[in-house]
Amino acid sequence: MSKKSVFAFVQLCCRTAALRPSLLQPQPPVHLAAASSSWFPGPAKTTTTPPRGRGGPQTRSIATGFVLPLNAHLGGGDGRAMSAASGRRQAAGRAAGTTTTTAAAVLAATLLLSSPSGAVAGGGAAPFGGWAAGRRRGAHAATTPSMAASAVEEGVTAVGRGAPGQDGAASKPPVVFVLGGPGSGKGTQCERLAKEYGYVHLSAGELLRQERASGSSDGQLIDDYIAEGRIVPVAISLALLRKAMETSEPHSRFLIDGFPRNRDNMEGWDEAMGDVADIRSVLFLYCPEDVLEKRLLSRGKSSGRTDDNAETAKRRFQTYVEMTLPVVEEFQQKGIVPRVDGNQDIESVFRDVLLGLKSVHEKEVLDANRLAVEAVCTGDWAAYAQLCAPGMTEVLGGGLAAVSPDESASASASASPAAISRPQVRMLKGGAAAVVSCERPRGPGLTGGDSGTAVRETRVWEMLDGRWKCVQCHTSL
Ligand SMILES: Nc1ncnc2c1ncn2[C@@H]1O[C@H](COP(=O)(O)OP(=O)(O)OP(=O)(O)O)[C@@H](O)[C@H]1O
Ligand SMILES: Nc1ccn([C@@H]2O[C@H](COP(=O)(O)O)[C@@H](O)[C@H]2O)c(=O)n1
Repeated sequence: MSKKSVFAFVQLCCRTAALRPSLLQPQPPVHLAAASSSWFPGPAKTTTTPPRGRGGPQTRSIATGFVLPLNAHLGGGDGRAMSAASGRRQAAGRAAGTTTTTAAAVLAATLLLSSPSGAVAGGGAAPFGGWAAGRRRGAHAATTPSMAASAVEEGVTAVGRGAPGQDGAASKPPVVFVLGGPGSGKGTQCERLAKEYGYVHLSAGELLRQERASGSSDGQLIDDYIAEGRIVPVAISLALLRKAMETSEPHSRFLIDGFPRNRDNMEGWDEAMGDVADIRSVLFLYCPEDVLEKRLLSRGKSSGRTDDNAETAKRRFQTYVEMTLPVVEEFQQKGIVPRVDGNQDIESVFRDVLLGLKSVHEKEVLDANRLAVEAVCTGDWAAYAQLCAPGMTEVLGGGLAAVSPDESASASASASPAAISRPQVRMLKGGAAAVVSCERPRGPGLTGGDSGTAVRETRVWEMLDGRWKCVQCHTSL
């Protein structure tokens, strides 16, 4: 690609790099130990910061990796940052490489309970779609000028599902259990969470119904248990769940609906999955029995489910009270049960569900932020690109200039581990966006100051297509 067309592409990126206005509304004060004024500048501040040519605020289009003067309405950090006008940014081109993910190994369901740990430790293939395989960062670090150039050429944008895990540990699939009475709205809420927050929704009941319909040798047994409103032995339900998890897309986060339903379920999970999956939360929907019954009977008019009738509904409710509630109580003692009133309209329940999952989502954003900082500090632009939204903008405090991708290659070579300190997270937009502020090492991408000093960085994250993506970054030099 010629220099001219690269420049044209860069200009286009700058024009299209738009901030979402809703994210720029003034926020209530946030308690930061330092630099609280630059935490999240309101619109007035962002519109009055003048561009200062090479020394002023700049933006690096994630689509190109080149640093550009920012003439738009974006703010540029605090006074201290703006005075560091002699610094220089070693902006890097990005690599066009995509994440290679190991195909999920499908383990024989019959081995499930007899050899739970061997399934993960056992060897080459990574179960759970790559979670146990770790992050394979090394694969991204080799940024070369030609890779960067082809990234520009192809207009590589952040990828969605299949991107590296946005989880710091990245070795265990994150799981949220969803429990509640029959008809409390578990399936309804999970579907929405799956759609808007990228979870993989696995309904234990639905997997059992599918198994029954498949002509499996367990079909008759499953049918009997469901018709009687009883809980199927865990060896069957867990084998189905595990298989579904193992064959899900790489780095999936799971909502497991209707499990564990009793002590047998819980013990089976602990034995087979205790060391394998990471239970992040147990979402509990409560609802009075008469409401549940009405919902089940109404659903029964069209669902075709053999248990959507008054008699089975009563038995299911009894099973729920006797078997499931003690399980919920046990999780509650561990402090991981957000309780949500399921007897509200669907929208209000969803709002409360998101509130209930706030700490789960905060952790996800912090993990994604840590990965982004690591990528920047090691010059791993391919990994960084996967964490950023298309058109994402970066605003640097000042004194920076673009460098050629050749310099980025040497920046990558001198990669060093990055540590962030004093991270602060604030969820916005009902939980679909967040702002994270932290201090980080300058890293190889920023020069011109004392290399031992930290910079303060504020990133805006949004949940886009089920992944946390960075939409803007402000760095105070
Ligand atoms: N908040 C709500 N208000 C009114 N109706 C609802 C609400 N949530 C779900 N429903 C309806 O109630 C019925 C049961 O909902 P859903 O299937 O989501 O419950 P569930 O907890 O998954 O049930 P089950 O455990 O029996 O599978 C459905 O017909 C659904 O449309
Ligand atoms: N862990 C589970 C989950 C469900 N079942 C059986 O399936 C029925 C329907 O379940 P829903 O979650 O779709 O309501 C349930 O009543 C049980 O008979 C199970 O055995 N174990």
